[in-house]
Amino acid sequence: MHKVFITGTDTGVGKTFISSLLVKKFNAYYFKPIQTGSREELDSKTVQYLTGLEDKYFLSATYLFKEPVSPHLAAKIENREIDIKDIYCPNETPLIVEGAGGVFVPLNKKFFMLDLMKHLDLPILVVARSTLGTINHTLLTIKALKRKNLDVLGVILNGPLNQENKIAIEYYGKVKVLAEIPWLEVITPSVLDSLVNEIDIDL
Ligand SMILES: Nc1ncnc2c1ncn2[C@@H]1O[C@H](COP(=O)(O)OP(=O)(O)OP(=O)(O)O)[C@@H](O)[C@H]1O
Ligand SMILES: C[C@H](N)[C@H](N)CCCCCC(=O)O
Ligand SMILES: [Mg+2]
Repeated sequence: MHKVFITGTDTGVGKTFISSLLVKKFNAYYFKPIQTGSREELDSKTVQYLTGLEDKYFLSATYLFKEPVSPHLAAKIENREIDIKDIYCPNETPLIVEGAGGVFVPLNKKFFMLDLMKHLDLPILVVARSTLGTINHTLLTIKALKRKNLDVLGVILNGPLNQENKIAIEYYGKVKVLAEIPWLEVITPSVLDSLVNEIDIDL
């Protein structure tokens, strides 16, 4: 695993949690280029808490906005504008880059998260819910990524195991489900540690 961009089918699907798992497993650097909602906990802080890695593994966000809303709006509220060209892919490896929300989250009047992915041109991992509704969301996401000629490494299903959803996503999406992460009662550094040892994923 060298560098991977983690996107999701929605906000709150588990991108930060799965990023933590991968950062810990591969001893990787973590970069969230656009962070909204910085009054709340930053995703990088969550990853650092869960992995226990030192500060140097957590690269600073290019854009940080206070309001926990879509980046295009969070920027507008602060009279700022996101320029994709300002976002550089860090040289550090292995590297996990986390997006904000899903592929069609707007960044400004013209561009979407998908355009940032194309700009960085990293292989993509899609985090999706395992539960009802995920087939549609995941296939739409995969279709958008493939139309941009992005390299889709696969999907990680997060939540209660659902074999039929896994089968459908692999068949209709022509994509591999690389891992299925169960729903956990609590998420702590030690729970993450035990999951890291259980999960067999090679990127
Ligand atoms: N497998 C799981 N078991 C239990 N809780 C989970 C699991 N996956 C994610 N969560 C919880 O769900 C919430 C949302 O997850 P997370 O923050 O990783 O989403 P996200 O996709 O990164 O959202 P954002 O778009 O805001 O970055 C968090 O509170 C997280 O701890
Ligand atoms: C604030 C939140 N936690 C995310 N970082 C941003 C999610 C933007 C979603 C926009 C949308 O799809 O409606
Ligand atoms: Mg997140």
